[in-house]
Formats: sequence, structure tokens, C-alpha cells
Amino acid sequence: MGQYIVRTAHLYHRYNRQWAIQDINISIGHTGVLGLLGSNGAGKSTTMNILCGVLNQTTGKVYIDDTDLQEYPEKAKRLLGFLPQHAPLHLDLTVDEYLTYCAHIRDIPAKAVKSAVAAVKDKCGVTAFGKRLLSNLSGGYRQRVGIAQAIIHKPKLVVLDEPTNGLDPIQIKEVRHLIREIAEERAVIFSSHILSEVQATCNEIRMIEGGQIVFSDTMEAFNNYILPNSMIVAMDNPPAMEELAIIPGVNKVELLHDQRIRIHFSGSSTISQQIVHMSVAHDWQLNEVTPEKSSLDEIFAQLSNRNFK
Ligand SMILES: Nc1ncnc2c1ncn2[C@@H]1O[C@H](COP(=O)(O)OP(=O)(O)OP(=O)(O)O)[C@@H](O)[C@H]1O
Repeated sequence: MGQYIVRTAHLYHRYNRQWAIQDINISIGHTGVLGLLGSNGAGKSTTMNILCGVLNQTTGKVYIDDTDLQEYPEKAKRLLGFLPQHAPLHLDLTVDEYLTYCAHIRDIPAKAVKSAVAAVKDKCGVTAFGKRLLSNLSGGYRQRVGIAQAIIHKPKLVVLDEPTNGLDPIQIKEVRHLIREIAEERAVIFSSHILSEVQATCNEIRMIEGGQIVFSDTMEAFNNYILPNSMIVAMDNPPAMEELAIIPGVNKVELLHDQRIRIHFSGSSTISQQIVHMSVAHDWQLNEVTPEKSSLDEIFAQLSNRNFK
């Protein structure tokens, strides 16, 4: 068993003249969830399709548990399960028929198929829907069946491309829970364009933008990295805006419609303490300080500029 269940080395891909991804190096250990976060068109699906051997890279290597995916596709693909962005569901089949079909495709021995289908239905919470046509399931349950087909053969690595896309908030919560459960026994890679989604589910994060990885670390490191860069303050006796604007580190102040003030700053995490001290000294009667975190767009912009790898 290798150190990593999946490792890519200098993956590049272009569909036409333009590179869709460039120099993607991702590795993940044998358990846990790695989130691939990126906006639309960033290169998530391209990366995942290559990771799963559905698309051949232009250059670079993918190793699944140290097996070269291009050289030994059959051996490598036995180790992985994949839920593409558009789940490969046959809507005219029942859940039982579909999962039985998937079990056969995955080479599960005939006498073990029934128990494999029952076990995966139980794991994914679809036991009650075995006889239901897939076309009659809600989006959330279809997605559960999509995840079930990806894990029916007990792969060591599961790759899920935007698994919560189009689901309602309750379904999203349930699918997240399922992903975390699945990841207790194996590695999971999943993609999303929603930061909170990745924050809620993953231990590791890789942020991709313009086809390149712009952040690669643990979720904890990422959360520490996205420090607040603005705050909302409310005061009963506020000073003139100019007085706040000249505080060192403050970039801009905005008076909001409810008379609260948004202060944009950079480089200093002590601005809020300074405001509190000045408020006491000048009797501004401060009654609220709320830090605001950057939007995902701002984080992408910051990280892309720094080329932080
Ligand atoms: N089959 C294709 N032919 C040509 N260009 C493609 C093809 N598929 C993707 N692209 C381009 O490659 C780039 C990366 O696309 P990709 O689908 O990997 O991004 P993504 O992060 O998964 O986006 P989304 O969340 O919208 O699916 C984009 O510029 C996209 O337009």
C-alpha cells in the first residue's frame, strides 16, 4: 500500500488551444475528504475526469495507490468509484435494478451481488426505495443512488463531482453527512464552487482557479488564512468618517444605510483593538464590532495574485 491513494504529477490538459488545467499536483492519504474548490470553468471536472480515467490528460501522470492509471487502467480503476457531474443514472430502472446492474459492471461475484446491493442501499439511506423507478426519486435521493453506485464495490478512493449541486439545503446537509461517513473508511475527493460546502465537509482543500492550484493545505490552515479584511462598527456618537479613514491600515470607510460603518483594512489584525481604544478615548460610544470575511471571489483574487501554492 502506497503512502497516497491518489497522486498526480504535473497534470496538464487542453481541449483545444487553451490549457484547461496546468501543472496540477494533488495527493491524498487513505482516509479523509479533500475538497477541490473552484469557480465555474476553473478546471474541477477536467481534473476529476482525468483522476478517474474518463479523460486522458495531455501530459502528466496519475497514480492510484502507486499504480499508473494510464498504463494499468483496469487495475487502477478497480480501486476507485466516481460520481460524475451528471450522474450516470438509468431513469427507467428501479433502484434495485440499477444497483444490481452497477454491481455486475463492477465485477462483484454473482452470489455476492444481492448482499452488496442491500449493504450499499442501507449505507446510502435508500433501502425503502428499492422498487422505485429512478425517474420518480427526488434530486437528493437520486444523488444518494449516484453515490451508492460509486461505492458499491468498496473502492479505496471515491471521487464526487459537485455532488450537492441542485439540492435543497436539507438534502445538502444529508449528502454532506453521507460523504463524511463514507470517508471514515476511504479517501473521498469532492468538488464544489461553494466555499462553505468545502469548509463544512473537508479536512484538506485544494483551490483551483484558471486551471491552476492556487491554494493547497489543510482546511484549518485555509480558515486561518482567510482572516477578516473588513468589519462593521456601530457607535452612538460616531466621529467624522475622515477621522476613521486616517487610522493606519484602514483603506476605506463606508457609511451604511442603517448608520453603521463598514471599515475596510489590510495587513493589520489589531484594527479592531485600535478602534475600541479610540472609541473609549474619544467617547464614540462603540456598541458593535463585527468582523466580515472575504467573499469567495475576493479570496480567489487574492490567492491568484499571490500564486500561493
Ligand atoms: N469538452 C470540452 N471542450 C472544450 N473546452 C472544454 C471542454 N470541457 C471543459 N472545457 C473548458 O475547460 C475549462 C475547465 O472546465 P471544467 O469543466 O473542468 O471546469 P469546472 O471547474 O468543472 O467548471 P464547472 O463547475 O462549470 O463544471 C473551461 O474553460 C471549459 O470551458
